[in-house]
Amino acid sequence: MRLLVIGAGSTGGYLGTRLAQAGRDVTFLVRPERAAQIRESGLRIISPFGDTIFHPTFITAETITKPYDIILVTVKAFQLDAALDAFSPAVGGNTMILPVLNGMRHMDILSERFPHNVIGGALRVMTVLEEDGRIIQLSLLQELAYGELDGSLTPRIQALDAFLRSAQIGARLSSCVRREMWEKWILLSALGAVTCLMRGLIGEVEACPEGKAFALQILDEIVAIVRAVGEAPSDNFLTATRQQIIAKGSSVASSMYRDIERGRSIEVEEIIGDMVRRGKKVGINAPLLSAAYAHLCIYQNRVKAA
Ligand SMILES: NC(=O)C1=CN([C@@H]2O[C@H](COP(=O)(O)OP(=O)(O)OC[C@H]3O[C@@H](n4cnc5c(N)ncnc54)[C@H](OP(=O)(O)O)[C@@H]3O)[C@@H](O)[C@H]2O)C=CC1
Ligand SMILES: CC(C)(CO)C(=O)C(=O)O
Repeated sequence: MRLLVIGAGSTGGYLGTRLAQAGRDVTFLVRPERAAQIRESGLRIISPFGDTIFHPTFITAETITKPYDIILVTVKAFQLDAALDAFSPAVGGNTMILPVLNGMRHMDILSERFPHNVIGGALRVMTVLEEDGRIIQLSLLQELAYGELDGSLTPRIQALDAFLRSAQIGARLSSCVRREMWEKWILLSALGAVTCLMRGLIGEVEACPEGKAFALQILDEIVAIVRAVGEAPSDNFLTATRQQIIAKGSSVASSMYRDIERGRSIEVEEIIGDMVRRGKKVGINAPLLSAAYAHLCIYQNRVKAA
């Protein structure tokens, strides 16, 4: 099977490299600037699982000639529309499109264009792309859950599973991937809202007066929305997430927080705004989450204006 990874940023570069090094047929679709960086220095990964420099096969959009079996979409949400146009010639009738983006909005966009090709995916990893092109993996956390959106065990999902499991990326076939995606969004929007609004790591927020209560209240607001508009999270997930969001001394933050630290554009609309709006539609107000949304919009507007 042939895999095309859309973007060679922190998640795409990491996952694609690990799969290629496990012997899989992997090509990266990149834009000219990243292509030049990779041509010169390769894909450089700094990771607790082992550093590596990998010289991958890569192409740019104009040179796509035929469909791929799997397309792994790893661009930021605000880059999705342009990326879709770029990779659409690589989508054939049997192509599986597996996105790792956070939130749920990308699923609507992808499914509208390619209704029979989209597979559900939820990625848990902590990676960052530095200005010099290096990809840094910040923790041992790595888990990629995927599955048919209706949970069925189709021949194509079994083939995808066999392909992904060959690499050490925590690949795991899920029979309830849709719920896992909502859970991932709960976790991410809570982590994002708490760490970005407070401009601190989870452990730093926990250590402040009212920090714990604040974090738990934001989580409750998000869970109330998801129970109403999405798939109810499992009890195990909720217990673990409540602990994670107030963990003493934790150095966890969201990728959105790391983007703010670097002055980059953030996925505020897809991670926070979309959640607030979905809640409002069914009459649920989420005051703390809305405050985080307004705060992050001010940041994002400044980045756009700069
Ligand atoms: N980082 C993390 O820890 C996690 C991130 N996620 C989610 O994964 C998604 C990707 O995040 P991440 O990998 O960190 O983002 P990055 O910004 O590190 O990588 C995105 C890459 O996509 C490339 N790209 C954008 N548009 C195109 C295009 N049209 N053609 C080819 N390449 C393109 C960008 O390249 P260029 O230089 O050309 O702009 C960039 O290298 C996000 O939705 C994020 O929320 C999920 C789990 C964990
Ligand atoms: C939830 C987390 C931190 C880990 O996967 C993440 O997805 C992100 O920061 O984007």
